Amino acid sequence: MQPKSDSKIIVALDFNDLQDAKALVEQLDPELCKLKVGKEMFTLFGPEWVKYLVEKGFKVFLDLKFHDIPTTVAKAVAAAAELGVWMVNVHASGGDKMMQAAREALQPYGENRPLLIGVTVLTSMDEAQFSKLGFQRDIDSQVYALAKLAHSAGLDGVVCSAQEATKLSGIDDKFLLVTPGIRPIGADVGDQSRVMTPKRALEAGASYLVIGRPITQAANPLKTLCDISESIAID
Ligand SMILES: O=C(O)c1cc(=O)[nH]c(=O)n1[C@@H]1O[C@H](COP(=O)(O)O)[C@@H](O)[C@H]1O
Repeated sequence: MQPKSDSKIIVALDFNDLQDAKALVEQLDPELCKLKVGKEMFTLFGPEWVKYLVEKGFKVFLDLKFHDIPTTVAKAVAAAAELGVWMVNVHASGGDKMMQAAREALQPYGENRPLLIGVTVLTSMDEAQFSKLGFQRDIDSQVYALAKLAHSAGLDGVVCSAQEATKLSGIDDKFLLVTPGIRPIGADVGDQSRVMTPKRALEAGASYLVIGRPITQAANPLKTLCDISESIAID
């Protein structure tokens, strides 16, 4: 089943209980949102969980942030493609050879290949934490440099915070900006640092909004998702 619309919201399914996750998924529809499976659920429930969501017709972002030698990452993204996922990511800081190897590994999948996205600087990172890593640049410049590297390696886009989206929009119209750290007004920021509201993120140039806890921990997740969708709908 092919999803009928191109929702910009990717719901991050970060659950440790499969029944809780399934209960939420049962309320959702591929027209309303895409779904992200990350390290917690993949480690607990494996590829079967991913296939379950793909078979339900959802576009699935497999967020395992691969970061390894080129051969290993290339094989890992090909394994993701075999699962039928829509999007997969690698750390851009793995370097251009690693990203090129990943891109080449997806070539045989043609038009059905997953979108390949490079993670720049995690949205939980602020300048105080970043300064301890020993880079010469500030976060903004590091995100831009990694995005340029990902673009020239042939990736489809990057994960960045919406705070960097305006600057990155200039790289290439078609280069996707996938932005976590999205918080509706009044929502708990939690461990995120570089945050923005859904509407402002899209105005800044974000292509997709990754939203987890503000939806999954809400008293009524479906209503919260619909409210956010409405808040970003074009007038
Ligand atoms: O690659 C990601 O999806 C990601 C990158 C990043 O820099 N920051 C980030 O928060 N994420 C993921 O996006 C989701 C955000 O979830 P919430 O903070 O609950 O909205 C989590 O599943 C994170 O693993």
